[in-house]
Amino acid sequence: EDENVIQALVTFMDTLVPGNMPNIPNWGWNTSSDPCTSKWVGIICDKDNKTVKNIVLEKLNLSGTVDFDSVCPEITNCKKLTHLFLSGNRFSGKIPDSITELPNLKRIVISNNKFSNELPDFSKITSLLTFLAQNNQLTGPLPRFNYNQLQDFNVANNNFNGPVPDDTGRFDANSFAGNPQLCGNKLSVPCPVKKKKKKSKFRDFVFYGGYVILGFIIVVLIALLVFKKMKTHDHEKSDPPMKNSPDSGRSSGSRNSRPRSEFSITSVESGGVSTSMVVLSSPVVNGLRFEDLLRAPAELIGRGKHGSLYKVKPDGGCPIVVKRIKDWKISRDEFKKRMMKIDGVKHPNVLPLVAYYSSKQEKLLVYEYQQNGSLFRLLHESQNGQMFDWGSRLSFASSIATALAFMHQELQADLIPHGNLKSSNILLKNNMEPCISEYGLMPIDHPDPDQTSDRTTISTFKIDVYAFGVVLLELLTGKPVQDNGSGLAKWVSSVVKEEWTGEVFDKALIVEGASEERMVGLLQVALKCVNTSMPPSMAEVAAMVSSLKEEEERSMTSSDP
Ligand SMILES: Nc1ncnc2c1ncn2[C@@H]1O[C@H](COP(=O)(O)OP(=O)(O)OP(=O)(O)O)[C@@H](O)[C@H]1O
Repeated sequence: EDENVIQALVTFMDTLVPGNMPNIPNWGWNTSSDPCTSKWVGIICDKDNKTVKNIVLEKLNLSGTVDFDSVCPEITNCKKLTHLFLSGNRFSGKIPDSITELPNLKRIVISNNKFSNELPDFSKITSLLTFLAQNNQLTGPLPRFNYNQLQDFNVANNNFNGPVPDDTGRFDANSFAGNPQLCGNKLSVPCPVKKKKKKSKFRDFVFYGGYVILGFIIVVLIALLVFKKMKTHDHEKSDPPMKNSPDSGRSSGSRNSRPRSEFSITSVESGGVSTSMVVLSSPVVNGLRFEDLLRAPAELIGRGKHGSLYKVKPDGGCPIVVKRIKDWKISRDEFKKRMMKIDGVKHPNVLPLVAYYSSKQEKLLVYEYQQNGSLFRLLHESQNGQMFDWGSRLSFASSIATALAFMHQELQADLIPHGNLKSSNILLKNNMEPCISEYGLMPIDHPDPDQTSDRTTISTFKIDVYAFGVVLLELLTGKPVQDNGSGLAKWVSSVVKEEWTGEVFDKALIVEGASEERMVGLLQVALKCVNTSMPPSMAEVAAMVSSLKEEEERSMTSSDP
């Protein structure tokens, strides 16, 4: 890093903890070392280890005011900052306006502190995905946010006042609760009606003029309708009687009377609604009908490249999620065949399908809701500071690899890979074991489906091997993945080539004292997976990861007193 930035960071920390350094090993934060290469606690740098990207100072019992103007004497110094995690300390004072000058900020987590005063206008940070500020003492009206884009948002338990805007999309009352002076539809607290202002004569003119024009249009429409009716009446009189189409009346009638939920299905064909919904055996949704799905309250919890995800709570049932895939060019029969094939293969670490629905325009898949979140959240958004230690990471990797290898083996003849494996599709079950969700929902182009050769099989399933390699890299580096992970893969490969392998590992793993030998072992497996020219099969990968896990377990028992 540039000397100015180092000095600025040290000054920043001095204002937070004047005089006394926290008693944390390898703390750093001094002018004689580099925040990136010397790995200061709480600092995460870019892949070239040159620029500070993330500041993560969570649950360190730090107090004081956060002075961005000192970290960024020139705001350009901080332009690259993407993550600011300061939760669980005792920080106080105002969140400075200068924060909105950081155009690349994606995640701001300042929850559980003592921040006060009004928040700046966050709609200026166009890249923002996370804003968590619950449990502070923030005041004033809610600032503007690009709610449509935000993935996580919470301002509960503060002192905000005024209306909650209506465009806050999928964030429900929980994200705003505990602010006694907030009002709005979301919170079921009506906002006081504003006093009418005296209108100007011009506005009166426009206002009443509008009514006159509207009245005129209505009169013309009625006249047209009457005219048309008279004409058809004439026709009926003169033409011989015609058979009514049996569908026309029914379909429009049923469309009008059908109750709608947020994901109301606009494309259901007349009649046959329930027949398109296939409910597989599952204790959670005994007797679930398509109509129940439509009627239940639905909350949008994700909008990915391939479709949207809704959390639905049917009357009296457990919460489920409904994945809605649009524009999947697959015939109804083929889709049904595929879903039945996937349902026929069960593994404890693969989330089973509960039901599916198919119409021409869209496909719906129903799964059980998993309340413990995903591997993505565990790695990158962990709120309560729980440790995701090396042993657990290795065991996660092994369970996922084994499950994936099993699915590949069982679905080998049908050539159905997962197709979209990533840490947000690896969920945590109630017992905190990982399970892979959304298996087989991706349209895959097969090179030659009629002539299944070994090469076809390898090339079909290698998409998952690559994706699993990226998940391993995420587990090892603790870094989030963008797009398909090729950036992370390239970075790791280049660091390893320069023989700085140690640099890639998540600091938390180093601090924990995880076995470097096995971390390097797992890294080698990851690099084999992302090697696109000669990838191993999932079965080979699972064998390599399990043997590392066994080695780890052996070392734990032998080092026990
Ligand atoms: N069954 C489930 N229970 C609980 N949370 C889930 C479930 N399935 C997915 N999620 C979570 O909901 C969020 C949105 O999921 P979604 O699948 O729409 O997004 P994505 O994985 O980022 O995108 P996509 O799969 O379309 O590429 C993710 O955080 C995911 O972890």
